[in-house]
Amino acid sequence: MRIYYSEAHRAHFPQGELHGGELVTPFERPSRIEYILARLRARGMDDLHDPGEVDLAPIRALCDAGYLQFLETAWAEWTAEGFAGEIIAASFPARRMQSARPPRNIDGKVGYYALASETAITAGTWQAACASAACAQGATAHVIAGARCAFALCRPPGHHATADMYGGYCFLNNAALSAEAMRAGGAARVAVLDIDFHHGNGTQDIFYDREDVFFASLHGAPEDAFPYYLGYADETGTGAGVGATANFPMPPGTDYPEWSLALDDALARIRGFGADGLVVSLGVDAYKEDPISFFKLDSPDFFDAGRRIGAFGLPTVFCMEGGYSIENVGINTVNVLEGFLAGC
Ligand SMILES: NCCCCCC(=O)NO
Ligand SMILES: [Zn+2]
Repeated sequence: MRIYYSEAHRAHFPQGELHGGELVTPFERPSRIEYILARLRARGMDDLHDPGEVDLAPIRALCDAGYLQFLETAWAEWTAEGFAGEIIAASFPARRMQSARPPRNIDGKVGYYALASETAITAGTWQAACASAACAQGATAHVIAGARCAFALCRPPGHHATADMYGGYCFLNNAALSAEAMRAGGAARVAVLDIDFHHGNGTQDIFYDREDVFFASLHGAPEDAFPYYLGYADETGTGAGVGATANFPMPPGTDYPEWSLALDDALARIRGFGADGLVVSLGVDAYKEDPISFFKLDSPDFFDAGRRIGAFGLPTVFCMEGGYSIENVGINTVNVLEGFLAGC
């Protein structure tokens, strides 16, 4: 399996994440990637490729222009304002406020484009987000060219990012870029299967009115888990997209036997949709020891999940999302990939 990876992810490592009222060392940190790379090498999966420069054209087609300009210039504006710390959203367009007008003030703009406050923006965030998107672009191009599969070792992750909002450690939606590229590359219908513990609100939002891209997500119930405000089972799409979104929210303590029933249901829905390309938002924070999640999957379960996805039989691009049990993120991620190859 070819792996697309960029060292440029290191440019994004905020000093703090807002967690429990404190600024803690971010859970989404560069060492996650070190553990994944080490495990890949240990398992002989060393077909690594640097994707090179990002192609901004598909990103401009996917995202709001004001949002992209914000991501690119926020740090300069923030520091020009005289702020000493990293960029953290503090005020939001809350209910019944003007949510369609981005303020001129940088502090206001930050909250306008943020969906959550835990994620800080720093001087290198834009560079890292672009490199992460480039990994997704490279992996997708490889599959479009005929490969059965490829792994975009994306960091920062992307599935919470919408066309005009960042948060949940995400800035550019790598999986959505991959799905759009698959469509542009000839796939008539594409499915995104999100197995990260958290609902892929960004991916859902981007494709919610689309009939050509199916979104399925297994995740912690929004009543209990971030991002909280999307991911209910009754969210099934809108307009032409009705029926092309399938959410499988699950309660705290969900184990693999229950989780795998949702996986099989999601795959059945994707089969019924008639996808001819698959993007997997590969988060492994459903792991039993993940510090910020509450499912109970164990490492071998990720192999079995990968096997089921491999047996499904579609050309598949994996985009790395979450997973914060640092010592286990490599094992669990590579287990999915090895299971996939075993299932092919
Ligand atoms: N309290 C913020 C939690 C962010 C979760 C990010 C993630 O793993 N998403 O998949
Ligand atoms: Zn997650």
